[in-house]
Amino acid sequence: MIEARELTKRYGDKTAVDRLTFTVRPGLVTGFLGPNGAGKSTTMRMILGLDAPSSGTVTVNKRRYDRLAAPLREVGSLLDAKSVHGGRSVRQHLLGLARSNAIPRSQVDAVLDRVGLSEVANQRAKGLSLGMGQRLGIAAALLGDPEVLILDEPVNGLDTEGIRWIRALLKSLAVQGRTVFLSSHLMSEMELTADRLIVIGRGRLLADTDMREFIETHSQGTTLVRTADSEAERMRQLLERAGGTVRLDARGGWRVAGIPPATIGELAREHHVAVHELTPLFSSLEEIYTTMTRTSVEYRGSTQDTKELIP
Ligand SMILES: Nc1ncnc2c1ncn2[C@@H]1O[C@H](COP(=O)(O)OP(=O)(O)OP(=O)(O)O)[C@@H](O)[C@H]1O
Repeated sequence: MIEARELTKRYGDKTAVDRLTFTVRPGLVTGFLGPNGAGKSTTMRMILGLDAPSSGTVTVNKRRYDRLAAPLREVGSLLDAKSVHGGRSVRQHLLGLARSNAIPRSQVDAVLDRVGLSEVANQRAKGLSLGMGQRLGIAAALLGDPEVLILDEPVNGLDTEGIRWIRALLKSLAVQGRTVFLSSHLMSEMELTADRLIVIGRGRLLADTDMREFIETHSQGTTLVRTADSEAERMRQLLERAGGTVRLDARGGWRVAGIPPATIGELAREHHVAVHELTPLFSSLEEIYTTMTRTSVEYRGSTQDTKELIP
């Protein structure tokens, strides 16, 4: 479990993290979202004792990171996969970490196997592809068999198969009862992987919620209605007369806004139209997130393709 209370980080007069309070619970994958510069990395660095809070607290399993007796055995992290010493072999890198954290050597081969790097164990870390480097970073995070995992952009550089692999891995770690906290800019991936969401903007908490609930609450509330082709036009007229906004869906059928699905069903029954499909449609996480963070995006490319500060 990770608990942040009024966590704040200031760099000079810049407040990177602003009174953040949240709890990341065990047994779930929690996604950490926010636009560039929102304060995600700074928050993760404070959880891991790499940055000191200006005020507030953050604990892992009720203790500050620097008070943990064997940190790597309690918290595994992946912050920057490139921070590996390039001259060492993959196995040597992990053996060094194991030695300095009193982790049995046998764990090294176990994690190499788990992340699919056994065959390149004797290769120099420097020669690894971006995706393999990312797997090595994940191996290091798993080395101490920790209860808590903190991963900053873990799917960076991974191909489709790698992304699917990490999705399954993170879910299985959560099912084992571990706390899994990850950031990613890939919304579709986050939607598939995370059970809960913490969204920040300009260092402040925007949402701390269950993923499904977040999507259902913030969706636009449209319904896909399909009938036989011969009835489609009549159905459209009925829906519009009842106050709905009706658009043709790309895959056929009508996309209806402004009338709840139950009312659409009753309307069809009343007018003896056989409905072939009646599906409530949810917005994607990306659509909702983009709307929510639009006002809290710190930097955006201007028309001259330079970066400008949004006041
Ligand atoms: N060492 C530092 N000194 C000064 N400012 C910093 C420092 N580290 C981060 N910041 C500032 O704090 C803010 C939050 O940065 P942070 O890297 O935590 O954001 P982020 O959400 O991780 O962004 P990204 O998605 O781009 O990685 C930014 O405005 C950044 O410029």
